[in-house]
Amino acid sequence: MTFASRIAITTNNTGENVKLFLFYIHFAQTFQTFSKIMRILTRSIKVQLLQLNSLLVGEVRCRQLANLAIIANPKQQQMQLQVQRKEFCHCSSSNMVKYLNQSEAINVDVDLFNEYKFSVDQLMELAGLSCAHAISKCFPADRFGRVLVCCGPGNNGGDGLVCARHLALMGYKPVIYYPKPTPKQLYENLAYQCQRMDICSIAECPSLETAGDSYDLIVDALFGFSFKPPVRPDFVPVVELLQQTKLPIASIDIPSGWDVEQGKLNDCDLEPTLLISLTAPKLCAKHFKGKHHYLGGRFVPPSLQQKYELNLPDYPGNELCVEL
Ligand SMILES: NC(=O)C1=CN([C@@H]2O[C@H](COP(=O)(O)OP(=O)(O)OC[C@H]3O[C@@H](n4cnc5c(N)ncnc54)[C@H](O)[C@@H]3O)[C@@H](O)[C@H]2O)[C@@H](O)CC1
Ligand SMILES: [K+]
Repeated sequence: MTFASRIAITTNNTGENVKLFLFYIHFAQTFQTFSKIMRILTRSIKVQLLQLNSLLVGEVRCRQLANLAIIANPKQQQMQLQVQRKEFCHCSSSNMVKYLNQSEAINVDVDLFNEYKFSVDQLMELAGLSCAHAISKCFPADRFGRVLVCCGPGNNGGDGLVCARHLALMGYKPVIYYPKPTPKQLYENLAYQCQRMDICSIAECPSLETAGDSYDLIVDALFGFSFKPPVRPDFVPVVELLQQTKLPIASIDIPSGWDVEQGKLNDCDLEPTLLISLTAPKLCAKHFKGKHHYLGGRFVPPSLQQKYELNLPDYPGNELCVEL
């Protein structure tokens, strides 16, 4: 099914309202596709579409007013929101991906293991692999080949070890910083597999300067949805590195140090360029301002998706990750 529609979007930037005007957006099938087309059209604008009183409202936050000029039509400044309601009637808010709070994230996790009998290794492999795929889409190996992978003591760190191994197979040169290796078979095996693939690991957290000279990208696999602030002393240097570096950061599941629900706790908290939400995005992802937000971990059984009303987007074809 293809629709032709006309929509005006109200934006708010530097205090002034700008009315944007997009002509005849041709889109197919799903709300996600529509959202994607909007994003392609508006490039640097972050589009969040909401269903409000049966009308589709586009909430647009833009970073650079200059970029808006490409699509803004000044003659249309006074235009009201126009959406042909019938064309959107199938796009109910129930089609929007759910952002999980901390206890929901933990419950989904528990159900996957207890109800559905997945093992940690299985899900971690798929999660880490999907992260490597998302990274390769956003940061090609020919320009971002030197990758520092910072791994924490829990499953988020395990995802990082898996991701490092797959990045190496994709032609990257990952180096692992794993300050508190967890003495459990699963993590020992993952670290050993990296070692057998000649992936180097470093014992000391690099300084800001050394990191800037030695790497093109940092993968943040320190803490995921079980993080409880404040950061313990062992991890303070690496968290500070992530906060201060100018290198792009790809965060796995949660930007480390962020509150799982509230997002940044301090102004200085890290701002990743890429966030890969696993299974389903957590509430903190609503505060993510970076360039790329992907969903990975394509293993959630449909009945579990329904139980938690996750409304996950369709993964394209056989892809392991999907851009949100
Ligand atoms: N379905 C899922 O839910 C899946 C989750 N996975 C990953 O698992 C993660 C959750 O893993 P975990 O529950 O093991 O927990 P995390 O990896 O989020 O972190 C827990 C670890 O960090 C430590 N820690 C917590 N707060 C700290 C602080 N303030 N300072 C220093 N250390 C601290 C804890 O002692 C524990 O060792 C997810 O975010 C995701 O990355 C994937 O591996 C696979 C599938
Ligand atoms: K993380």
